[in-house]
Amino acid sequence: MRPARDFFAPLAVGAPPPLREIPARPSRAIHFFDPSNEKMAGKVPGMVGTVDVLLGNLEDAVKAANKEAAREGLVRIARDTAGLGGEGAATQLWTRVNALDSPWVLDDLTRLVTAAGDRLDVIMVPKVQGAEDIHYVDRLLAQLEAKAGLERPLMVHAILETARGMANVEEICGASPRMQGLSLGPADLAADRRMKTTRVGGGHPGYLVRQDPADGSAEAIAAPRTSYQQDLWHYTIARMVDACAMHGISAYYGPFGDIADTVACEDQFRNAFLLGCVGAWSLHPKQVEIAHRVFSPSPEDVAHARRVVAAMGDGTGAVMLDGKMEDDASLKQCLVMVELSEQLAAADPALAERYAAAQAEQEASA
Ligand SMILES: CC(=O)SCCNC(=O)CCNC(=O)[C@H](O)C(C)(C)COP(=O)(O)OP(=O)(O)OC[C@H]1O[C@@H](n2cnc3c(N)ncnc32)[C@H](O)[C@@H]1OP(=O)(O)O
Ligand SMILES: O=CC(=O)O
Ligand SMILES: [Mg+2]
Repeated sequence: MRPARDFFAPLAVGAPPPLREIPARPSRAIHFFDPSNEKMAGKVPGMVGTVDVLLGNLEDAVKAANKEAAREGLVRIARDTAGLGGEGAATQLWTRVNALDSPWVLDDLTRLVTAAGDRLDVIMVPKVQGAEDIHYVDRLLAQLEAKAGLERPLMVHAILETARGMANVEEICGASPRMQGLSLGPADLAADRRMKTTRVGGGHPGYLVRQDPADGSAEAIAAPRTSYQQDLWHYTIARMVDACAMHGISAYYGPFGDIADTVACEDQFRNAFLLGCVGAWSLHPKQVEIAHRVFSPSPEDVAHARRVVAAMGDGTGAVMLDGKMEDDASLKQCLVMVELSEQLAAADPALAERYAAAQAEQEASA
């Protein structure tokens, strides 16, 4: 066990000191691209400034024969793309490296950190099983950062996509000061849990509750009854959010594989947003706008939250607004909305304008 006083000590001589706080930068959409796919990679420069995070994916969805081309393609993109990655960049640059038991991951980490570590913000590690996986990456990154002479530590993001990872979720979140966040990986998690689904995220029409029959007769049982599809991922997302919130890091919904179904994608993203996630993955350019919109608090909600903050004065006691009781606890929820809106508005001028317009409208109607 690492004693508390050593938690923030660098893990290699010459490595930058670990971060005391994870910077809060917008990451509503983590947009995946395959750096070995020339068409996709060619779109990357044009996406800088239009998406919060671009992620060069080296793991699943990249053919085994293309693993090295993807790694080298990402190094080139990181070096040559203005405004992408590093402190103050318009768009963050993340990567998803191959799994820790794969033949590629050691070269992924070594090459990326030494050749482009100053442009990378976050390293996403798939199939994390427990704190031991983060400890391995933590030490290796410190050694590589020292070798590369980096001044800023890289952050680590774990994908929650195995039953063991789920069982160890709290210790994964707290395993290193590098931990930036967790994403739900519903596709691998479903397989690992032996769920009987064949999809990449989203719901399932068979997972439902049905209204009771009017009585016990065969006719009533056979009669049409209202049924509602339930959210397969509710428990998992809520558990992930609690673990992340406890450790002060961010939670994300992962992939939604039905690219054509933009409506259900939006629903899945919104459920995650309401439960406490700050973003989701985008697999196709059309999912970027959905994620940016859904993971930005609405201008109306922000204007309302500001009204509650103003009405609560010193933040104690209870007041009535529009027939509803507001007190310290609802104030705290409103402060979460206001703080997030300010953070996003600082990086998104169009959103800032929409917030200002809603605020002006509310003040005019008061
Ligand atoms: C379970 C998991 O691990 S999920 C994470 C791993 N999976 C991924 O990263 C998948 C990433 N996305 C993709 O591979 C692709 O979007 C696919 C396979 C889903 C669909 O690809 P296509 O059939 O080419 O989609 P489509 O024809 O609609 O593409 C339209 C354009 O957008 C481009 N495009 C598609 N996806 C992306 C992307 N993620 N980033 C940038 N450009 C893209 C295409 O190259 C195409 O360009 P063009 O108009 O110049 O021809
Ligand atoms: O990697 C993501 C997943 O859903 O699996
Ligand atoms: Mg996966």
